[in-house]
Amino acid sequence: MWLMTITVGLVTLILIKWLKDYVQRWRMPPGPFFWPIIGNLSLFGGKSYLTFIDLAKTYGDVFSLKLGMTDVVVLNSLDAVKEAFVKKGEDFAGRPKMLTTDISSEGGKDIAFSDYSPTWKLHRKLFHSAIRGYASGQNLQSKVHESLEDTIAVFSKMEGQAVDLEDYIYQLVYNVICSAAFGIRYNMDDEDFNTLMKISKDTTETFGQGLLADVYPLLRFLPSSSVTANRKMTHQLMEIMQRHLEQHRESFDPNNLRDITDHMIKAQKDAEEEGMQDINSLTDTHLRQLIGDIFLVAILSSAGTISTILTLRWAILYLAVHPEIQEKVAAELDSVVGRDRLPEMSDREAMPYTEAIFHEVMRMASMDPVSLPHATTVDTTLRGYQIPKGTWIMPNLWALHHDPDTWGDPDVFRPERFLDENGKPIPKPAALMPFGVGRRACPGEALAKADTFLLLGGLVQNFRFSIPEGEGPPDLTPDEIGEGSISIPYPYNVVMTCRK
Ligand code: HEM
Repeated sequence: MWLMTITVGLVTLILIKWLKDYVQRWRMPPGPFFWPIIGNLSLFGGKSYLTFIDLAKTYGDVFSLKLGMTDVVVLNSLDAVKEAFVKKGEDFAGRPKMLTTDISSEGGKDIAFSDYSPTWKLHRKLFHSAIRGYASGQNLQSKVHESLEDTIAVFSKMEGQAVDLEDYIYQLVYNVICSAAFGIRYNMDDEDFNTLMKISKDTTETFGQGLLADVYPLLRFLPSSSVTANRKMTHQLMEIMQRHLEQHRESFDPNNLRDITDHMIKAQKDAEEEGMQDINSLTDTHLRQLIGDIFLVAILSSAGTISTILTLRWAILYLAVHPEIQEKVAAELDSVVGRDRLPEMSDREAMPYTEAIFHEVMRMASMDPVSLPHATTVDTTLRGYQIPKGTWIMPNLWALHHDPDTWGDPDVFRPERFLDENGKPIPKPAALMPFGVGRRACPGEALAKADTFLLLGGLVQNFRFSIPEGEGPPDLTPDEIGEGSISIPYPYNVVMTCRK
């Protein structure tokens, strides 16, 4: 009898909550019918950014969904994203609270997953100034060149063979980022490098869609192998960050800031000396989390190192599939840089075609198709609809980047769309926003652009990449393993021919 009473009670509670949500939905952006408990869960599976484009045809460019019992509003057009993230920036600058990111950020102590708050502002400012301080010097370029020279030597030995470059690109980018962060470079058999690479691959593949407990918080109390795996990866990553932080402290010299970690330590010391009121927001856990943000940024989606790796992997694939476009990049490199030195940052302005390639790769491949989820910080409105505090907001960057009204032929790889008839760059279209927009926009944009320019430029200057003979044209759609949150190319082989 008591079992029956509990069941009836539970069902009644669920139905009341569902009815309450339905009444609330009348004032929110429209959306499809949602079920009690599961909501519209199935619409978030697979390549959800494509499902969202279809839904927008019925419900308009701003629509509501239920991820389990959580309200989600999807922004499917440039106007909607600008209205939310720029015009009403502060209202839409929060981050959802999720178990996945709570674990990886050791309780919201990083930038990417802490909520909009004075502490987040302080961390972001510090992160920006550390990256700027580092990237503005000669350091960045010389470190990229050192790593590139190693990779060019390795690639030369593989000339003529069909190879999957994935692990080599991981190594190249990790070496560039690790030189920037800690001043070190790795060999392929280095234990830390292999741990970092494994964590990156596992997190993008295993946690592409987050955990069920992100959607149903009560499940966090049940044992789960994914939660255990997440904790283990976070522990491994943070152990590496902490070790470097401690080594840097021992040899720290404020007059010789060697890398980003030194810049962070300096900012922490400055804050202590200035008698910063809330020094508890700059503990070592915060510092190692900020450094960790450079590497993964997220277990849920991934910016940071992974996006840089993916940009290079997609760029090489597109250039191999379009040899005529690749030759134009090589010709521009020949005329601006020549063959006797590697590309430098000062060459960038004189290379509009290469710059256009990056725009087109980021548009076509859209590495972070739905960006990182935002959350509303207050009860607010959008397009006259009410959006309660805590609603998740998903900008569909893929939709912006593939909108036929903006781009005309969005499925064609055509870098010329970013150039005028004289080959000069046109102002960047507002609809291209691979780094997001507004208060939460990617603080690593300048570093990522500098790295990818130097790396891809150096590789194309030295090698011609082609699809191996006898292998059919590769699939240029993103691999299913990235689900809806990250755009990963299917594994592919290329043949490299030395240009020099
Ligand atoms: C091609 C490379 C990259 C792409 C496409 C990319 C893209 C993005 C995107 C779409 C976001 C989310 C913006 C939003 O929430 O509205 C983001 C956030 C972030 N990215 Fe990047 N990113 C890249 C490289 C980097 C690098 C190299 C770093 C570090 C040095 C970095 C650090 C971050 C951080 C810390 C955030 C969180 C910002 C916040 O929550 O305030 N990213 N990135």
